[in-house]
Amino acid sequence: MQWIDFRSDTVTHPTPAMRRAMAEAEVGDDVYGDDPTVLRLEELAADKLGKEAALLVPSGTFGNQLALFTHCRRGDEVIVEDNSHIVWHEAGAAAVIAGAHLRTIEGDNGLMAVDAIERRIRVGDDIHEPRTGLICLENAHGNGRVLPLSAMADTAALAREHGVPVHLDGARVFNAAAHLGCDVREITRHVDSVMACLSKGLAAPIGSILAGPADFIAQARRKRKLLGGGLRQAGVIAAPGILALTEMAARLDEDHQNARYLAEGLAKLPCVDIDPADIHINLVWFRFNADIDAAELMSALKQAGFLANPPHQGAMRLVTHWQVGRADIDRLLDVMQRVLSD
Ligand SMILES: Cc1ncc(COP(=O)(O)O)c(CN[C@H](C(=O)O)[C@H](C)O)c1O
Repeated sequence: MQWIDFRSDTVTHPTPAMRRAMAEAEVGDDVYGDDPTVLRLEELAADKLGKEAALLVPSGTFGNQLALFTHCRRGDEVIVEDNSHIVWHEAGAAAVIAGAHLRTIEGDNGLMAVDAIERRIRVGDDIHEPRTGLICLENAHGNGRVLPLSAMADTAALAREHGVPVHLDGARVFNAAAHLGCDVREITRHVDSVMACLSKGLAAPIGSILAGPADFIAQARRKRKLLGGGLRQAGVIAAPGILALTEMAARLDEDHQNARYLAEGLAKLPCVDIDPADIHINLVWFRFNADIDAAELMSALKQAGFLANPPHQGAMRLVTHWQVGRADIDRLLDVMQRVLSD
């Protein structure tokens, strides 16, 4: 069955050009620093992300947790927004790998108030206190919204004042830049390290990038090896990653326009609450304002050839990407209209 998959942008298949690049990739042993395609990807990614150096890692979670593991000492505290991926979806890795404690702040649509961050920064002169080892931001946020650059600048200034590094979970930082109409470096200039996914809307089959200062990335490379993340002939995954950056980043606006189109259609359906103006990137979150038969809805979608994650606590997410077009969206809306009107 050829599914039309609205579950996430993690489901994207590599493009035909990526598959050709994978087959033709020049390779070497990356642990020895010999894979020319990985080196080319890391150099390109560092430049695109405005950092001195970059490191290819297997996943976004790996990149985030490697950042915590490299920035933090064991027992450090990490200030992070309560609904971030690092808190909800990384299997408690911060405690296991970095040995760090997550100090969460309830954000406003994912945005932590600067004064709330400041109240939680440990100044470190009290024997009872842990050290604040890192502040983490997420932009674009998993709630589908893009944090304003001014808010990132304010957080960066506070962090600098206290000598605390800032890491950006930039799984969708290229989506954020497309929404803001700015170069990615306008976002990443406010943080010390950034993780960016090649494998979501950018459609690479696997891989993320961790970028930052050269000495930080050198330490991270060593810690990646410690975690068993040393790569060998990884040129076969770096080659599609290069196309992700050089070709797919430029088309993300199409996914955002499709997401807005989907949201406008959802807004016309019975018992759906959504404001299309809230749609910043390719993540379309909405709520049901009445009891619906979720099992019937999911079954009807599946029978029509659509994959979607079921509603959770009344909220549901649909995600657009390069393998979802307007005709697919129209058909999905027709199915939802029929089920929700019953
Ligand atoms: C903001 C952010 N940061 C990090 C990650 C982790 O990336 P991977 O470990 O899946 O490559 C994700 C993946 N997000 C996935 C999704 O959205 O379907 C799931 C929830 O893990 C993410 O959304």
